[in-house]
Amino acid sequence: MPGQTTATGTMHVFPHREALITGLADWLLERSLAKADTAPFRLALSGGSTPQHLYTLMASAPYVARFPWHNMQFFIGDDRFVPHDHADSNFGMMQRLLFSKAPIPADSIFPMPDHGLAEDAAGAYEQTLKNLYGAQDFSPEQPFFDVQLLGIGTDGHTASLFPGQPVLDNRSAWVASCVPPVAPHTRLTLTYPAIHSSQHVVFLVEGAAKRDILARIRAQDPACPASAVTAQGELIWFTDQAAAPSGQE
Ligand SMILES: O=C1O[C@H](COP(=O)(O)O)[C@@H](O)[C@H](O)[C@H]1O
Repeated sequence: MPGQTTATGTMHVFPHREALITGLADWLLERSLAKADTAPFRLALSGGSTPQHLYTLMASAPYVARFPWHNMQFFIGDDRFVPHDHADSNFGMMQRLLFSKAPIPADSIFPMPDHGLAEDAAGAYEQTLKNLYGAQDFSPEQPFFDVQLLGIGTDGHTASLFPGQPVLDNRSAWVASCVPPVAPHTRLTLTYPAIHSSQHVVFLVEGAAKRDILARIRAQDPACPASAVTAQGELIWFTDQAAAPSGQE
Protein backbone atom coordinates (compact mmCIF):
# COMPACT_ATOMS: atom_id res chain seq x y z
CA MET A 1 0.00 0.00 0.00
CA PRO A 2 1.65 3.28 -1.05
CA GLY A 3 1.83 5.97 1.60
CA GLN A 4 3.56 9.29 2.16
CA THR A 5 6.40 8.91 4.70
CA THR A 6 7.61 11.91 6.75
CA ALA A 7 9.44 12.41 10.05
CA THR A 8 6.12 11.93 11.80
CA GLY A 9 5.32 8.62 10.15
CA THR A 10 3.61 7.25 7.10
CA MET A 11 0.34 8.75 5.92
CA HIS A 12 -2.27 6.70 4.07
CA VAL A 13 -5.09 8.85 2.73
CA PHE A 14 -8.29 7.25 1.39
CA PRO A 15 -11.03 8.93 -0.63
CA HIS A 16 -13.89 8.08 1.75
CA ARG A 17 -14.81 6.18 4.91
CA GLU A 18 -15.46 2.82 3.29
CA ALA A 19 -12.06 2.80 1.57
CA LEU A 20 -10.38 3.98 4.77
CA ILE A 21 -11.91 1.28 6.96
CA THR A 22 -11.30 -1.45 4.40
CA GLY A 23 -7.71 -0.27 3.97
CA LEU A 24 -7.08 -0.46 7.71
CA ALA A 25 -8.85 -3.82 8.13
CA ASP A 26 -6.73 -5.25 5.31
CA TRP A 27 -3.55 -3.83 6.85
CA LEU A 28 -4.42 -5.35 10.25
CA LEU A 29 -5.23 -8.66 8.59
CA GLU A 30 -1.87 -8.71 6.82
CA ARG A 31 0.05 -7.83 9.99
CA SER A 32 -1.77 -10.38 12.14
CA LEU A 33 -1.27 -13.15 9.59
CA ALA A 34 2.42 -12.28 9.34
CA LYS A 35 2.93 -12.94 13.06
CA ALA A 36 4.38 -16.35 13.79
CA ASP A 37 2.07 -18.74 15.64
CA THR A 38 4.60 -18.95 18.46
CA ALA A 39 3.59 -15.58 19.94
CA PRO A 40 0.22 -13.86 20.15
CA PHE A 41 -0.50 -10.84 17.98
CA ARG A 42 -1.25 -8.17 20.57
CA LEU A 43 -3.63 -5.46 19.47
CA ALA A 44 -4.69 -2.50 21.64
CA LEU A 45 -7.98 -1.02 20.47
CA SER A 46 -9.11 2.59 20.69
CA GLY A 47 -12.50 3.79 21.82
CA GLY A 48 -14.87 6.56 20.82
CA SER A 49 -16.95 6.67 17.67
CA THR A 50 -14.38 6.60 14.84
CA PRO A 51 -13.23 2.94 15.08
CA GLN A 52 -16.75 1.51 15.37
CA HIS A 53 -17.02 0.98 11.60
CA LEU A 54 -13.70 -0.84 11.66
CA TYR A 55 -14.81 -3.21 14.42
CA THR A 56 -18.07 -3.88 12.56
CA LEU A 57 -16.14 -4.68 9.39
CA MET A 58 -13.69 -6.96 11.22
CA ALA A 59 -16.69 -8.87 12.58
CA SER A 60 -18.29 -9.24 9.13
CA ALA A 61 -18.23 -12.61 7.37
CA PRO A 62 -15.30 -12.08 4.95
CA TYR A 63 -13.01 -10.86 7.73
CA VAL A 64 -14.22 -13.23 10.44
CA ALA A 65 -13.16 -16.05 8.16
CA ARG A 66 -9.66 -14.67 7.66
CA PHE A 67 -8.33 -13.13 10.89
CA PRO A 68 -6.19 -15.55 12.98
CA TRP A 69 -8.40 -15.01 16.04
CA HIS A 70 -6.87 -17.94 17.92
CA ASN A 71 -3.51 -16.20 17.79
CA MET A 72 -4.62 -12.68 18.74
CA GLN A 73 -4.93 -10.90 22.07
CA PHE A 74 -7.04 -7.77 22.51
CA PHE A 75 -6.37 -4.89 24.90
CA ILE A 76 -8.12 -1.59 25.55
CA GLY A 77 -6.10 1.59 25.08
CA ASP A 78 -8.39 3.64 27.31
CA ASP A 79 -11.81 3.44 28.83
CA ARG A 80 -14.34 5.46 30.68
CA PHE A 81 -14.49 4.18 34.27
CA VAL A 82 -18.12 3.07 34.04
CA PRO A 83 -19.70 -0.41 34.12
CA HIS A 84 -19.00 -2.39 30.96
CA ASP A 85 -22.69 -2.33 30.07
CA HIS A 86 -22.84 1.49 30.30
CA ALA A 87 -23.51 3.24 26.97
CA ASP A 88 -20.20 5.17 27.29
CA SER A 89 -18.00 2.13 27.96
CA ASN A 90 -15.40 1.62 25.23
CA PHE A 91 -15.15 -2.06 26.16
CA GLY A 92 -18.95 -2.38 26.00
CA MET A 93 -18.88 -0.97 22.46
CA MET A 94 -16.10 -3.37 21.42
CA GLN A 95 -17.95 -6.27 23.02
CA ARG A 96 -21.12 -5.44 21.08
CA LEU A 97 -19.47 -4.85 17.72
CA LEU A 98 -16.53 -7.24 17.70
CA PHE A 99 -15.82 -9.51 20.65
CA SER A 100 -19.30 -11.04 20.75
CA LYS A 101 -19.32 -11.58 16.98
CA ALA A 102 -15.87 -13.01 16.21
CA PRO A 103 -14.60 -16.40 17.44
CA ILE A 104 -12.16 -14.88 19.94
CA PRO A 105 -11.33 -17.04 22.97
CA ALA A 106 -12.57 -15.24 26.11
CA ASP A 107 -9.14 -15.45 27.73
CA SER A 108 -7.64 -13.49 24.82
CA ILE A 109 -9.66 -10.37 25.63
CA PHE A 110 -8.33 -8.05 28.34
CA PRO A 111 -10.88 -5.40 29.39
CA MET A 112 -9.92 -2.70 31.86
CA PRO A 113 -11.62 -3.30 35.24
CA ASP A 114 -14.87 -1.36 35.69
CA HIS A 115 -15.39 -1.31 39.46
CA GLY A 116 -13.72 -0.39 42.77
CA LEU A 117 -11.45 2.62 42.95
CA ALA A 118 -10.17 3.98 39.65
CA GLU A 119 -6.53 4.01 40.90
CA ASP A 120 -6.82 0.35 41.94
CA ALA A 121 -8.39 -0.56 38.60
CA ALA A 122 -5.50 1.11 36.78
CA GLY A 123 -3.03 -0.77 38.99
CA ALA A 124 -4.80 -4.07 38.33
CA TYR A 125 -4.69 -3.57 34.56
CA GLU A 126 -1.02 -2.63 34.78
CA GLN A 127 -0.36 -5.83 36.72
CA THR A 128 -2.19 -7.85 34.03
CA LEU A 129 0.07 -6.33 31.39
CA LYS A 130 3.21 -6.93 33.48
CA ASN A 131 2.28 -10.58 34.04
CA LEU A 132 1.86 -11.09 30.29
CA TYR A 133 5.04 -9.18 29.49
CA GLY A 134 7.03 -11.08 32.10
CA ALA A 135 8.95 -8.03 33.32
CA GLN A 136 8.44 -4.90 35.38
CA ASP A 137 9.96 -2.57 32.80
CA PHE A 138 9.57 -2.27 29.06
CA SER A 139 12.53 -3.09 26.91
CA PRO A 140 12.74 -1.22 23.58
CA GLU A 141 13.79 -4.46 21.84
CA GLN A 142 10.62 -6.19 22.98
CA PRO A 143 7.55 -4.02 22.38
CA PHE A 144 4.46 -5.23 24.23
CA PHE A 145 1.93 -4.47 21.50
CA ASP A 146 2.20 -5.46 17.89
CA VAL A 147 -0.26 -2.72 17.01
CA GLN A 148 -1.64 0.10 19.08
CA LEU A 149 -4.69 1.64 17.45
CA LEU A 150 -5.36 5.23 18.46
CA GLY A 151 -7.80 8.00 17.66
CA ILE A 152 -7.63 11.73 18.25
CA GLY A 153 -10.07 14.20 19.75
CA THR A 154 -10.56 17.70 18.37
CA ASP A 155 -8.60 18.98 21.40
CA GLY A 156 -5.58 16.87 20.42
CA HIS A 157 -6.10 14.15 23.03
CA THR A 158 -5.38 10.55 22.27
CA ALA A 159 -6.37 7.52 24.35
CA SER A 160 -7.35 9.45 27.53
CA LEU A 161 -4.25 11.64 27.48
CA PHE A 162 -5.91 15.05 27.56
CA PRO A 163 -4.10 18.39 27.13
CA GLY A 164 -2.49 19.85 30.23
CA GLN A 165 -3.19 16.86 32.49
CA PRO A 166 -0.71 15.42 35.04
CA VAL A 167 -0.99 11.98 33.40
CA LEU A 168 1.07 13.33 30.49
CA ASP A 169 4.08 13.49 32.82
CA ASN A 170 3.58 10.03 34.27
CA ARG A 171 6.53 8.07 32.88
CA SER A 172 6.55 5.30 35.49
CA ALA A 173 3.05 3.79 35.40
CA TRP A 174 1.87 1.74 32.43
CA VAL A 175 -1.78 2.47 33.15
CA ALA A 176 -3.24 5.46 35.00
CA SER A 177 -6.57 6.89 36.06
CA CYS A 178 -7.32 10.49 35.22
CA VAL A 179 -10.15 12.99 35.16
CA PRO A 180 -10.44 14.74 31.80
CA PRO A 181 -10.88 18.53 31.92
CA VAL A 182 -14.11 18.59 29.90
CA ALA A 183 -15.08 15.10 28.70
CA PRO A 184 -17.34 12.99 30.92
CA HIS A 185 -16.25 10.23 33.34
CA THR A 186 -13.05 9.40 35.13
CA ARG A 187 -10.84 7.48 32.68
CA LEU A 188 -8.35 4.66 32.69
CA THR A 189 -5.66 5.03 30.07
CA LEU A 190 -2.42 3.53 28.86
CA THR A 191 0.33 6.05 29.55
CA TYR A 192 2.99 7.18 27.07
CA PRO A 193 5.47 4.44 28.10
CA ALA A 194 2.85 1.74 27.43
CA ILE A 195 1.72 3.28 24.15
CA HIS A 196 5.32 3.61 23.04
CA SER A 197 5.95 -0.07 23.71
CA SER A 198 4.35 -0.87 20.36
CA GLN A 199 5.82 -2.18 17.16
CA HIS A 200 3.31 -0.12 15.18
CA VAL A 201 1.17 2.78 16.35
CA VAL A 202 -1.73 3.42 14.00
CA PHE A 203 -3.87 6.55 14.18
CA LEU A 204 -7.29 6.31 12.58
CA VAL A 205 -8.66 9.77 11.79
CA GLU A 206 -11.81 10.56 9.86
CA GLY A 207 -13.86 13.58 8.90
CA ALA A 208 -13.49 17.31 8.28
CA ALA A 209 -13.93 18.07 12.00
CA LYS A 210 -10.51 16.49 12.65
CA ARG A 211 -8.70 18.24 9.81
CA ASP A 212 -7.29 21.22 11.75
CA ILE A 213 -6.21 19.23 14.77
CA LEU A 214 -4.61 16.55 12.60
CA ALA A 215 -2.56 19.23 10.85
CA ARG A 216 -1.43 20.58 14.24
CA ILE A 217 -0.48 17.11 15.48
CA ARG A 218 1.40 16.32 12.29
CA ALA A 219 3.24 19.65 12.79
CA GLN A 220 4.17 18.40 16.30
CA ASP A 221 2.22 21.09 18.20
CA PRO A 222 3.33 20.45 21.82
CA ALA A 223 -0.12 21.47 23.12
CA CYS A 224 -1.57 18.29 21.57
CA PRO A 225 -0.89 15.09 23.56
CA ALA A 226 -1.09 13.05 20.36
CA SER A 227 1.97 14.91 19.02
CA ALA A 228 4.21 13.16 21.56
CA VAL A 229 3.27 9.62 20.52
CA THR A 230 5.98 7.47 18.97
CA ALA A 231 6.42 3.75 18.25
CA GLN A 232 9.31 1.34 18.48
CA GLY A 233 8.75 0.55 14.83
CA GLU A 234 6.47 2.62 12.64
CA LEU A 235 3.96 5.39 13.27
CA ILE A 236 1.20 5.18 10.67
CA TRP A 237 -1.73 7.46 9.91
CA PHE A 238 -4.88 6.18 8.24
CA THR A 239 -7.14 9.08 7.25
CA ASP A 240 -9.84 9.98 4.81
CA GLN A 241 -9.47 12.88 2.43
CA ALA A 242 -11.71 15.12 4.53
CA ALA A 243 -9.31 14.91 7.49
CA ALA A 244 -6.03 14.97 5.58
CA PRO A 245 -3.91 18.11 6.01
CA SER A 246 -3.63 20.12 2.79
CA GLY A 247 -0.93 18.87 0.49
CA GLN A 248 -1.48 15.33 1.72
CA GLU A 249 -4.96 14.74 0.31
O1 LIG B 1 -12.70 9.76 24.44
C1 LIG B 1 -12.16 9.23 23.50
O2 LIG B 1 -11.90 9.95 22.40
C2 LIG B 1 -10.98 9.57 21.39
C3 LIG B 1 -11.51 10.11 20.06
O3 LIG B 1 -12.84 9.60 19.89
P1 LIG B 1 -13.78 9.89 18.64
O4 LIG B 1 -15.18 9.66 19.15
O5 LIG B 1 -13.57 11.32 18.22
O6 LIG B 1 -13.43 8.92 17.58
C4 LIG B 1 -10.76 8.06 21.35
O7 LIG B 1 -9.65 7.75 20.54
C5 LIG B 1 -10.58 7.52 22.77
O8 LIG B 1 -10.31 6.12 22.74
C6 LIG B 1 -11.86 7.78 23.51
O9 LIG B 1 -11.89 7.22 24.80
